[in-house]
Amino acid sequence: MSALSGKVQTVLGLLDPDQLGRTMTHEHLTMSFECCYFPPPLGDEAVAENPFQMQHMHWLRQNPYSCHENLLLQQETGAVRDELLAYRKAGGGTIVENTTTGIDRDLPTLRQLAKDTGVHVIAGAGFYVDCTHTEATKKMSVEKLTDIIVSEVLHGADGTDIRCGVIGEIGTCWPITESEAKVLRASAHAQAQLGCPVIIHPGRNPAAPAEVIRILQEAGGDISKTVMSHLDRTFFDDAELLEFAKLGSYLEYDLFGTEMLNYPYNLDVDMPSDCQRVKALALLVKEGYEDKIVVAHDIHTKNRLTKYGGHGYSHILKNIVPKMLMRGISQHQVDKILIDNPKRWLTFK
Ligand SMILES: CCC(=O)NCCS(=O)(=O)O
Repeated sequence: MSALSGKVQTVLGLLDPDQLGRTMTHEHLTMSFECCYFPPPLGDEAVAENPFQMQHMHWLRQNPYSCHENLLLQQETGAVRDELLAYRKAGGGTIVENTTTGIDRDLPTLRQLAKDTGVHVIAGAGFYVDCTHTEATKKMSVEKLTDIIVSEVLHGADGTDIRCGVIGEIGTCWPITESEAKVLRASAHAQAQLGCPVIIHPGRNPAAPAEVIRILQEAGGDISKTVMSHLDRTFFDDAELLEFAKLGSYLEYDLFGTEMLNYPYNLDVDMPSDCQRVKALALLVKEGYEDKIVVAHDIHTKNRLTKYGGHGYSHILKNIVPKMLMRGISQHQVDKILIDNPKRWLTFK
């Protein structure tokens, strides 16, 4: 039994889980997504250089990864602070900020945002996808990677004393690379030592989530304390989704607010609308998974902030919850999705 047992770890210290309130389990408050820049469609090169003005916002919504400036969320701390105050006003309590090594995690800024706004912020330990791993990281043994992750939770990360309260988002591609597989095994070993929550960014293929679970399980990970993110852009077949749900992880729909015609990282993917996301949640509830669902917006580009006409961090609380109720998900089940499930996941064993 460790000092963390029965507690949640925020950037301001340990917290009684009952204090979390409504929780978005997958957000970013400060990060860079430059690693995933995608060239603009042919002929749109000049549009991609446009200043951030109203008439440009629809293009950005359709092509968020093709404008360098849009990928620098870390330049918007003031706007994010305002958004967090609005999030509290809308009834939000906690945000899991799962920016990991490779996409410019900034723990002092997270701590300051938590102090300024009263929103509980939980930071992420570990590493993002392979293309962000340094040569040194790629050469590390699973043991060394485990030591780093454990230390980020127990002592603090990036040379600070600010401690992470969750492992992840741990980045994986499809197929999973050798370096990513090592990080997954290290995450499982660290989780076995610490009894902490883990969150995974799977590759963009329906086979990816189950393969991650297999690797974690073989390395001693606790799948019942693991969130599988981004199911919205990963499963497009109900039977496949329900087959995956049987494996026992938390099931996260975390791209609420994202609507785009062409998903550049995999053109085979038809990005769902928010209505289709709610439909998927209703299906999971009907099939008995109400204790396993968690939700978020995964804001990682500037255009999604309300400052730029985006939906912001309060969209789920303001717009999606009423839609969930309208589509047969009860208030009790909504509370499980927003409060009870995140609380159970985030509490150290
Ligand atoms: C760092 C943010 C992130 O990984 N978001 C997921 C984007 S996507 O894979 O769903 O396109």
